[in-house]
Amino acid sequence: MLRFFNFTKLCLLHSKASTFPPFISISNNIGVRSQMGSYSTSSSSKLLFRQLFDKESSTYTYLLADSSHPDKPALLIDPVDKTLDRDLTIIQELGLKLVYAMNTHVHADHVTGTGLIKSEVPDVKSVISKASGAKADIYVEQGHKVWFGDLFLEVRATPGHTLGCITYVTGDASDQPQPRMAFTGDAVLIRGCGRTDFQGGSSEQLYKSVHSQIFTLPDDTLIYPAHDYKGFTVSTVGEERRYNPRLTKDEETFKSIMANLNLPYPKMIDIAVPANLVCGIQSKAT
Ligand SMILES: N[C@@H](CCC(=O)N[C@@H](CSS)C(=O)NCC(=O)O)C(=O)O
Ligand SMILES: [Fe+2]
Repeated sequence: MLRFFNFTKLCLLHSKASTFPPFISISNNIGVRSQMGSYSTSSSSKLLFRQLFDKESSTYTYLLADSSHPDKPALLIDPVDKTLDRDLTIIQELGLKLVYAMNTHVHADHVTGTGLIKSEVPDVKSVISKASGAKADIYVEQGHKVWFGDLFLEVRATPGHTLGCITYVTGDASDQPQPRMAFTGDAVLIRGCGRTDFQGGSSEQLYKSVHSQIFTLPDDTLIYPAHDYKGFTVSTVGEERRYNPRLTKDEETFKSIMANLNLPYPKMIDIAVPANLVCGIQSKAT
């Protein structure tokens, strides 16, 4: 509890165009994965988790909260402007306190909901990587931890799809091994990966990022991407290390695959990128 409030205070101190320092704490809670899609770290913290989908852009938004903390602090990863009402309604129905609206990167295919969320819930802080070049309240970098109650997301820099892409990996105050979730944005998609042909993308960089920052996580780490176009919802590090048709190849083959994807640009790229560079602030979507 104390840690949460201290962290909020810290973030407020850094709320204007700042980078906050790594924030580390230790406790002895032992994690247990439940049958209900959430995992607990003894009685003192429990991850509430919801995977939400926007059909129009095939985007996943993730809601995470520490449901055992008295305040039920919550965060959203990759919210979409058009699903604002859905997201705020479920947060209200579950009695959560939304603290952070975070992005894995500057999206090219949809407008982030971050700016609208901030206008509806003024205490919410937006979070994005410093390397993204986008406007936000809090800028994160490799190794930073974003705490919500007794739980946190560790930031891993995974550039390549865009220059500022980051992956958020769950953790908690325990020093025991835990089941983990990695929110990979567009770095790793299930049986695929993000394209590398705009926004500072680089197939060489993406290959190195994934192999050094994501495929080094334990095999049972759950992978939750920002998009899916094939009907998948979740994968694991072990699964993608074995079966990803792009990322299992050697680096030269991977670069050749990426150079020959010939994908049309996302329909909304000219609207989405400039809007997302300023936190998606615009009038409420209809
Ligand atoms: N058709 C969609 C855009 C599809 C697309 O380009 N997706 C991106 C992620 S969103 S930046 C991507 O990296 N895809 C990789 C792939 O292999 O499909 C639209 O017009 O919005
Ligand atoms: Fe993207």
